This record gives sequence, structure tokens and C-alpha cells, in this order.
Amino acid sequence: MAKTRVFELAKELRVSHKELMDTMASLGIYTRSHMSVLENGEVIKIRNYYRHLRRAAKAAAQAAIQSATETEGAPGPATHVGETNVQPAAPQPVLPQERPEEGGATAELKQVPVPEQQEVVLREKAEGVAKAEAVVEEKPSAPPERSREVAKIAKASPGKPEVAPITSSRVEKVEKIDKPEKGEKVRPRGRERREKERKGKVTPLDTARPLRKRAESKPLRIPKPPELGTKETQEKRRERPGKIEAKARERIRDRFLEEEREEERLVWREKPRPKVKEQPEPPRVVPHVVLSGPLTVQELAKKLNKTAAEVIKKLMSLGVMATINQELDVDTAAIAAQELGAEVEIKIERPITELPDIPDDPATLKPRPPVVTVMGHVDHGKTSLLDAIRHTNVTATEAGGITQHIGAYQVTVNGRKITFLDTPGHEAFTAMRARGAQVTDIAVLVVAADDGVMPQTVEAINHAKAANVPIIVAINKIDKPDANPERIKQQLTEYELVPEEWGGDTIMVPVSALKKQGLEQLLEMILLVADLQELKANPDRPARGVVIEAKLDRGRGPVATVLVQKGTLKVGDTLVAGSVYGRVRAMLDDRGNRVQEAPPSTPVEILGLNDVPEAGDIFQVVEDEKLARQVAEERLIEKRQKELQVAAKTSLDEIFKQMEAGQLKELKVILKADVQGSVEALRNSLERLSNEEVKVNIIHSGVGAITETDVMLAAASKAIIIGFQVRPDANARKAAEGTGVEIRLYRVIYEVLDDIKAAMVGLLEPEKREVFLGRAEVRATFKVPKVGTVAGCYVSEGKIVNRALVRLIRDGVVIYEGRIASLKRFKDDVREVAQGFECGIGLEKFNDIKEGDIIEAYTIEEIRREL
Ligand SMILES: Nc1nc2c(ncn2[C@@H]2O[C@H](COP(=O)(O)OP(=O)(O)OP(=O)(O)O)[C@@H](O)[C@H]2O)c(=O)[nH]1
Repeated sequence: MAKTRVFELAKELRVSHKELMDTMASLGIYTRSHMSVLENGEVIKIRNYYRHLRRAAKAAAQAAIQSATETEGAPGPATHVGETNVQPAAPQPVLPQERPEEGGATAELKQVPVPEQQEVVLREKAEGVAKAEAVVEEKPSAPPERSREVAKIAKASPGKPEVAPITSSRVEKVEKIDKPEKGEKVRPRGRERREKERKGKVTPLDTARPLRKRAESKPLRIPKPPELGTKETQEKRRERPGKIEAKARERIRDRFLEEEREEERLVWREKPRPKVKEQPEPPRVVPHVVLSGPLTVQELAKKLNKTAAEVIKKLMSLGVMATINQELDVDTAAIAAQELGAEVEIKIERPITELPDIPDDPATLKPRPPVVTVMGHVDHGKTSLLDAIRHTNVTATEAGGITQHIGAYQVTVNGRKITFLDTPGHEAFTAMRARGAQVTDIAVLVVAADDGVMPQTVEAINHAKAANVPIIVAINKIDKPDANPERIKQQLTEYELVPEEWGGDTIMVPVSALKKQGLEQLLEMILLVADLQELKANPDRPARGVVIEAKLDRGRGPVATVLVQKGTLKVGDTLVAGSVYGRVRAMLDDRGNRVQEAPPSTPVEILGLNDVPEAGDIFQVVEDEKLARQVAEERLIEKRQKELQVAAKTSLDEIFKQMEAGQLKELKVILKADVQGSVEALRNSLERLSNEEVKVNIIHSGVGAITETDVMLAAASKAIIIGFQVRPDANARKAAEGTGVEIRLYRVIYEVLDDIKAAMVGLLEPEKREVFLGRAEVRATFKVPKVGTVAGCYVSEGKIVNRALVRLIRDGVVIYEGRIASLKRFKDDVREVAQGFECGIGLEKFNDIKEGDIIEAYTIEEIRREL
């Protein structure tokens, strides 16, 4: 924007720069010289002021003319008054023209010629108007009534000038009004005047208001109208914005400045605030927090972009007392973060603990040897049979390896192999199954021919059936004179094992483990069943199988017997077995021979694992050793967490609950006391509390405070801690809170003993005893719809109690055992009926009551046992 200098603005406003500078000073704008550059705001302010000034002058002039017209009175011919002509055709002064380039900033006031005499009056009038306008901008111009009046006159006298010429009498009159002489009646004002006007006592005087003394004393000088046609004068006039008396000017300026200030105030009030309001509220930045696992308070604070103190404070409000380095679990951290206004995303990356099995293309499958488990009742000859088979099928050259017991072995029959699992019994079989290892293809059920089907035989049958494993029955000990295989077959039919010769599909082979009879036939039958099953596996893939047995060998380190189920295990393979991993350093077969490869269904002992795996663990060969380690480590963490979870339940209450549930019959105690004497005394006293059912096992005892190590031992062993005259240290207390181990503190020995005794008593199975209540004879029976049969009875002995346990005896035989469903006397339900009274008895879920039956009521009392 172009700069405006003082003299330029003076030129524009048609005032001298000196005058402009004076004006500027009065407006609070100070400049050094007429060459000074003005600010835009200053220029606008000055222009506004001049515009204001001119408007006031114009209004004053206009009002003066109108007032003069009115003063003249009735319309008359438009004649010359005095020296000057009033232009009838243009009674209004020519309005100042706004210069378009100034945007109306300045206006030119063109004065209408006014007769000399009129000037005084006009001046007075105009002064009043100008003053009125300058002070309060209520009536910017002549009152409308006056305009209307003038218009009416003009209408009534067409062709006549609208403004009546001002006569001398009129001037006098006006002067009289303005300056009342002594004794003259002063024209009423205000309310009084309005009242009188209404009553018609005075003539309405619209423009009378300016005739106040104050206004009179400060007359506003109206610029003298220039003589028409005098160009020089006109030019001269044009140069000045309007000649106004200094004081009036001051008032105008003050008003202008006041307006300016008001405007500024408004602008200030409106502008800055809307700026804040108008601006769209910045979107609330909600921190997005991704939680991938437990983290410390400090780490959480960092994620939230907050101070640790803020996080700790929030945690405190949530009831969690945490220090800056304390680890928070994901849930706690998530709640705290949400409370602190964050958007929480829990993204726990599940570690790889599962290695998916590779599905095999059926075309790659090749027959594999069957895996056999031997089951049966105790002493029916399982071990003998396994040994007999092994010995029978071991050639002389392999004799050296016979002593190798690795948990499984293979025998060769007619050039085909059969794998036997060396751990007989269905318990081991089911334990494997429970761990997800379905190892067995065929179950050989050993039943001693001289003994018959026994409870564990039945269990074995059920377990094999549940596993959908075909059963081959080996009827053992046929060498015994009292052996009766046919009886065995007969008994087995009850369990849906029907021999083939009887039309069934169960192969039954009579054998003698002792005499090694029937073994070959048994093995052939195993192969036959295997063929029927079409046991196949893909040998050309990374091996996968099950750990059968594992141990830590002093010389060789961790040793595991694994059964390869799929693929071929090779020396040098990297594998993961449960939570252990390693590279197969060496492989030995069931005879102790080193082998390089182990195809499907082959049991081998492997060396090279980092730790001892558990029986039942699935092993899998992986190409990447790093992956193997990672998976194993993750599984180990998982396992430890599970153990910890179990340990977390090691509170005394939990131990007692487990004991009550029969899961635990041993109370493990860690005993800490102040002196050795107390330790010994307590140890002896506590151990003496042991009985056949519940044993107090003090796994650790010592002198001194309860330490964190004590708590960890208790957590791992599911033990409780008894502190006598000692207290846990801070770490122990924290550890106990974390693991859930309960610490019991005592000061008196007998309190310890009483507590433990009471707890153990609770663990003892209470003795149950039947208590006879009464007997009733059934004398009649009634069939009641929706209820069933009700017996009309007579209580012959004791009492019959509602809901009591009863047995129904008919001819000395117990027909029913259950409860009384309803007991009534006449139509009312009663709680009990005493001897000698009649009653109605309904039995729970039993309607076959007959006349002459005896109903015996009894109750079971539990007698708490004492130690
Ligand atoms: N006469 C005779 N005795 C046998 C035969 N088989 C096993 N026995 C005997 O039966 C007894 C039990 O044999 P085990 O092989 O130990 O029986 P088990 O089923 O393995 O027994 P647990 O391991 O206790 O379940 C032993 O004394 C054997 O000598 C047999 O075929 N004939």
C-alpha cells in the first residue's frame, strides 16, 4: 500500500497541512513535519474525522435552512428577502458530494445563499441542531413533522416555493422566543409544554429545543453562504471543509473520538474472540498406545507422553500402588492408559509355540510297522510277555543289545517289524493320550487264563476302546493246569470282545509267556491287524514323533527315547521336543547300536538335546536351529507361567481346599522361628500331628526372618509358611503377594498347633453313620393325580420326618431307597409325624407302594474325626 504523507492528506482533504497537523494532534496523532508518513490506520482515522466534521456542518446548515423556512410562517410568494435570493426551486442546500475515489471519505459542502439578516437566526437554529446532533445523534435533521408541514404547504400552493421567505416580523418573533424579555411569558418546556400543546394552548414548536441557553452561549458559526456566481468565492469555500466554531469543533472531535473508541472497543471485543472461536478447535490429540505386554510405569508414562508421577497418581486413584520401575500387567496398564485419555490397543504377539504338522500327500505314504502296547490286569504277565517276545526275536548276534531298555523295542517277524512300547499298562497309555500323543496302533490285552477278567482288564478294554485302538487278546499262562481259555473268552464276550471262532472279530491267541508258547502266532496276528489298518507314513520328510522316555545320563547328558511317527529322523537334525531343543548328535536303537537314520515307527535314543524332555512331548524336526530355540524357549516360558499360576494358589486356604477335595493329603510346611529351640519344638509337635491320612511334611525349617527364598520354595512346593516370633522381610512379603503364598505368623506355640490341627481335622474324611428315625407301616395306598401313589401309614416306631432318607421294605427286602417327597397329616403338610399317628407319605420318584410295606426313615450323621 502506498504511503501517505501529511501534506498529501492535507491536499486531499483540502486543508492546510498546518491545520491538518493541528487536527491530527487533537486526535492524538503526532507527526514531526508535513513530510511525515502516516500509518494507514491514522489516515483512515483522519479521513473519518473530517467526514464526520463535514457531515455535522452540512446537517447544521440544512437544519438552519429548514428552521428559517419554518420561521417565515405561512406560505407566501417566493420573493427576494433582503439582498439575497432564496432559490425557490432549490430550497435544500446542495448536499456535499462524496468523492468516489475517497470512498466517501471527504465531502464537499455546497452552501446555499442565505440572506444576510437570516444568517443570525439560521446560525442560532443551526447551532442548536448541530449541537443536538453533535451531542446525541437522535435527530439528525429537522423533525419529520416540520418536513411534512412544509410539504403540505407546498402541496396547498402549487407553484409556490416550499420554503417561505423569512420576514422581519418572523425574525423578531423568533428572537423573542429565544430571548424572552422581562415580564414576558416564558414558553413552557418539556412535559408542561407537551401538555399544553395537547390542549392547544401553545403552538407546537418542533425546533424549539435547540433554543437552550447553553446552545445560545456557544453559537455555531455557519459558514456564510457564498454569493452565487462568484467563482472565486466558491473556490475558496470548496477549499475548506466547513467553518465551524472552535468549541463546537472540539465537541464534534470529542464525539468522534468517543465513537472511535467505542468502535475500537467493539472491534476489540468482537475481533480477537471470534478469532479464537472461529478457528476450528484443534482435534484433541488422543495418544494411541499399543500394549504388547507387561511394562513398567516409566515405560507406560513415556508411551502416554506423560510424567511417571501422573501415571503413578492415576494408578493410585485406581487402587494400584506402583513405583516408577514397577511392572504393570497389560490389563492394569490398559485401564490406566484409558483413564489418562489414551486410546489403547492391546496387541500381544503370541509367541510361536506351536509347530504345525505338515500334511502328507497320500502318494508319499508308505507302509510302516505297527506300534503295540501291552495292557492287562496286575500279574497277568504283561512284562513277561514283552520280555518273551523280545528274547524270542533277538538273534544271537544281537544278544549284546538285549539289556538295553529304552522304553520301546522292535522285533522282526517274517521280515516285518513290530514296535512294542516297553511301558505296559493302560495308565501309561492313557497318560500319553492325555498329552496328545496317540502312539499305539494295536493294544495287546493280556488276560491270565487261570484268573480271568479282572477290574483292570475291564479298564484296559475301555481305555483301548476309547482310543479306538484294535484289541488283540493274549490269553496268557495257558501252561498252567488250571488255565481255562474258554472261560476267558466267555467272560470277554460281556465286554463286546467276541472271538472269531464264535463269529466275532476279536483275535484271541492263547500264549504262555513263561513257556514262550503261541508267541509267533500272536506276532503274526499283530501284523494281520496292522495290514487291516493300513498303517502308513511318509518317510521322506522331516521327522515328527513322540518322546517315550527321557533321562539325564551322567556321561551323555540328556537322553530321550523317541518314537518316530512320520518322516525319518537323521543324525544332525535339529529338533524341538516340548520345551527342549537340540541337534541330534547321536542315535542309538533299542539294542544300543548307533544308527544314522530312524524311519517311521522306529524307537531311537537320541543325544544332543539341551535338556531332558518329558515323556509324551511331541518332537518335530525344524530346519532352523534359531527357530527351534525360540519355540522351545517360548514353550518353557509358557510352562513356567502355568507353574506359577499353580503356585499362585498356594495359600493356606487353597491348600486346605485341595486337601478337602482329596487332591492333597500332605501338608507341606516351611517353618521359621526366632531360635533353634523353638524350631525343634515346633517341628516335633507338628510332625506328631501327622496321621495315616494327612501327613505334616516340614520341607524346610530355620532360624531367622522369612525370606524371599522361603516364599519361592513354598510357591514351588505348594507349602505354607509358619513364622514363629519372626516376620517376613519386605521382599518376602512382596514375593508372597505375587505368588499367593500365605504366611502365618504366631507368637504362641499352642496357637500354631491348634490352627494346624483344626485345619487337618477338616481334612479328615468325616465318619458317616446312619441314625434310625422311625418306622411306618403302609395301611392303604391312594393314587393322587399329578402326584402319584401316596401311602396311608401308621407310625409304629420313632418318628417320620419330611424329606428324610427312607427305604421301603417289602417282605424283608429293600425295594426302594430314596427320600420322602411329601408328608401330610390329613391335608396339611407337616414337618414330622410322631409314633402312634397316621400320616400320608409320598416317596420321591417311586409309586410302587403296596399295603403292608414298611417305610423306614433314617438320617446320615457325619462324625468329625479327631486327630
Ligand atoms: N505259569 C506262568 N506264569 C507266568 C506266565 N507269564 C507270567 N507269569 C508269571 O506271572 C507273574 C507276573 O508276571 P508279570 O509279567 O510280572 O506280570 P505283569 O502283568 O507284568 O505284572 P505287573 O507288572 O505287576 O502289572 C510272574 O511271576 C510271572 O512269572 C505264564 O505264561 N505262565
